[in-house]
Amino acid sequence: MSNIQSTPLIVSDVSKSFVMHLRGSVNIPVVSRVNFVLNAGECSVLGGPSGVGKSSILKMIYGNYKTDQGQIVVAHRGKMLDLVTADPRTILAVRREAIGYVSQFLRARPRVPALDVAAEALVEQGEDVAVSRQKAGTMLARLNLPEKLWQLPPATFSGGEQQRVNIARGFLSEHPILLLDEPTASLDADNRAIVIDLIREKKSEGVALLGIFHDGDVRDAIADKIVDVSRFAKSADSQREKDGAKLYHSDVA
Ligand SMILES: Nc1ncnc2c1ncn2[C@@H]1O[C@H](COP(=O)(O)OP(=O)(O)OP(=O)(O)O)[C@@H](O)[C@H]1O
Repeated sequence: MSNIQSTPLIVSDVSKSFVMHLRGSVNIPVVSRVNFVLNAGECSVLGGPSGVGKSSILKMIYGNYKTDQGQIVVAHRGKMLDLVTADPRTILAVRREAIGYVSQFLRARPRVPALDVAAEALVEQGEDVAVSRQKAGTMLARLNLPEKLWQLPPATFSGGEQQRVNIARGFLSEHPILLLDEPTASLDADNRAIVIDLIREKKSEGVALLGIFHDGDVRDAIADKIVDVSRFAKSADSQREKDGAKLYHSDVA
């Protein structure tokens, strides 16, 4: 396996502050000089106390948050590409082909049925619509979403039902990198176990995963490495909590 395939994402010296424009442009530093890599076939977990910057790192990698400094280098179309300096069109191509993202909350769109929401990312990757819908149905059934809901838009679904549509969507599409922002937060134990299986299947297919999991059992079941974000934290609260974060180790392989 070439380096590009075995290490599809490199986060190098990444820093981020928020500027609060409505509060006299006060600058709030969050993380500084974040360094880690993702390896194919492994699940890395961002660890550290609340507010330390875990979601911000995930959002910088997905291009939702601007990165102030450093490089986020991703394998894309046979080359390594820096997402920090990439133009918006390239970022959209990377999202379609290289980096998948299961967010905590589903962004439901009016009138689009759950089955199509789940199938959509696969269709965008070039899969036939009928085949994508059929795979979406299989995945929604596996996640115990009642069939009577499949043709309804998920806007009125419960939190756990919406999360399962989101999970189906994210796990169906075939990205070499998959970001997971608390995908099990609203799920019961049975569905959590299914998501653990899905993550293990992605690992065995060689996907590089990066996730945030507050549930310790899920984390223990799937984590190959823990990236302790408190090492990079800049906020005053995080600094105070740093010493209390002994729970997190840099490696749990
Ligand atoms: N859009 C934003 N604007 C301003 N500040 C933000 C924004 N997003 C995050 N922050 C701040 O950045 C810091 C890190 O937040 P982040 O959500 O990344 O932490 P986290 O480790 O994921 O926390 P949690 O475990 O509670 O979800 C927090 O102090 C938060 O208030």
